Amino acid sequence: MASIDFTHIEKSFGEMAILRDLSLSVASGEFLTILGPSGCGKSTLLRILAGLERQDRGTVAVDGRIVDHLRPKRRDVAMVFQSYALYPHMTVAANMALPLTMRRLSAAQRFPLLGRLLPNTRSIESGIRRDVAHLADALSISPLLDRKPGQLSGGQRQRVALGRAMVREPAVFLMDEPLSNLDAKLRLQTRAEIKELHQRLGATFVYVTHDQSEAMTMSDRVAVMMEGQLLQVASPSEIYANPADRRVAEFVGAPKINLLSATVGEDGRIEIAGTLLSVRAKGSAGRTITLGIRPEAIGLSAKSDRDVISGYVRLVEHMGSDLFVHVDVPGAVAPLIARLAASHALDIVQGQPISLKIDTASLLLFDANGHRVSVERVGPTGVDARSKERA
Ligand SMILES: Nc1ncnc2c1ncn2[C@@H]1O[C@H](COP(=O)(O)OP(=O)(O)OP(=O)(O)O)[C@@H](O)[C@H]1O
Repeated sequence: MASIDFTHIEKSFGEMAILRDLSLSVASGEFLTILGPSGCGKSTLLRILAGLERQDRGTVAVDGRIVDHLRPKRRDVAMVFQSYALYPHMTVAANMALPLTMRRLSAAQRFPLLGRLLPNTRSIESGIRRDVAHLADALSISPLLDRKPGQLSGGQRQRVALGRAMVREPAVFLMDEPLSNLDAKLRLQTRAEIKELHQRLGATFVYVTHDQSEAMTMSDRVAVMMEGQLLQVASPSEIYANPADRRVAEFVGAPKINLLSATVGEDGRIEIAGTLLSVRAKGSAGRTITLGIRPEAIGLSAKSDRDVISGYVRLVEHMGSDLFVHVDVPGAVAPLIARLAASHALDIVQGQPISLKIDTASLLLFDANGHRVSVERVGPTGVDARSKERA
């Protein structure tokens, strides 16, 4: 286990700034995921930590010690790549043994014939074989040890790559989109296995992905990255319920958060599609703001409800346990998506009018720059009930 500190990291490729004054600390034993769209600089940050790329400015420390001058091998980190990076001409056993061979045998001992004649070579080699066999057993890949990577499925290759990283018993595991080449079912299974592995090893994991569901399900904390900067670093539930800004809110959650333009009256009350909601937007009187409503914060309305908006059912997607109901709301640019229980399936008919209740307690408001605006709830008499602000 080891902590990691990136301090004021900057990196450009030619004229293009990839990482901009980025600072991030990962606690010892933590599972931290760097989440962001393709090209935002996630892999570059990981490669800098692994020593495969050199930053222009700033420092990287592992367990409090600056490692910028150390070669990749000396950093006590192991990286699992998206492509697995296995040697195609070597067997699984040889691929897994490679990090140990490089570490435990001297250059002379590694010569195929001469090496065998040198003292200790055979006993070190048998120790390596024992360690590989033990790990292969733990990863359920023992029957594959004599095969070459070309004779394995994607999932099996992924396990071998994991095994090769684990065999060194590093303090830090770096994983760069390790599941992206797997099919959906295997991805779910391997996701759970990686999480279990983290719990079992207690090592520090830094995981890179553009897949928000991977980030949300596996991590202790998620660092949301865009255009070379971190927008928010927090637990998955905090990122989801209390996003720092609109880009984070949009990136996390499936189906995506609904965004609606709304006007704010002189008294701060918000109006959408002709309905005056029971909330005020703090400090935004007279302005236009964007309302963020998660699909599960929309329900079917009862007669006495407040905060009801009406529209027409455009499309119903049956997802098994849930329905994703797309609703055209007058004045909205895109349909509103509501996530409803499948038990409502018979009540909802395409093309028919529908009344929806908005749960204002989980409403998110954003100003024109995408920054959060505080919400004040208004009681039934128009008196402020309680306010919800980003901490
Ligand atoms: N060696 C390089 N030379 C020039 N440009 C590079 C180099 N490596 C990366 N880049 C560029 O830097 C940017 C960030 O790349 P990086 O691989 O870090 O992004 P990423 O967020 O990991 O994306 P992805 O999820 O697609 O892997 C991209 O625009 C990429 O084209």
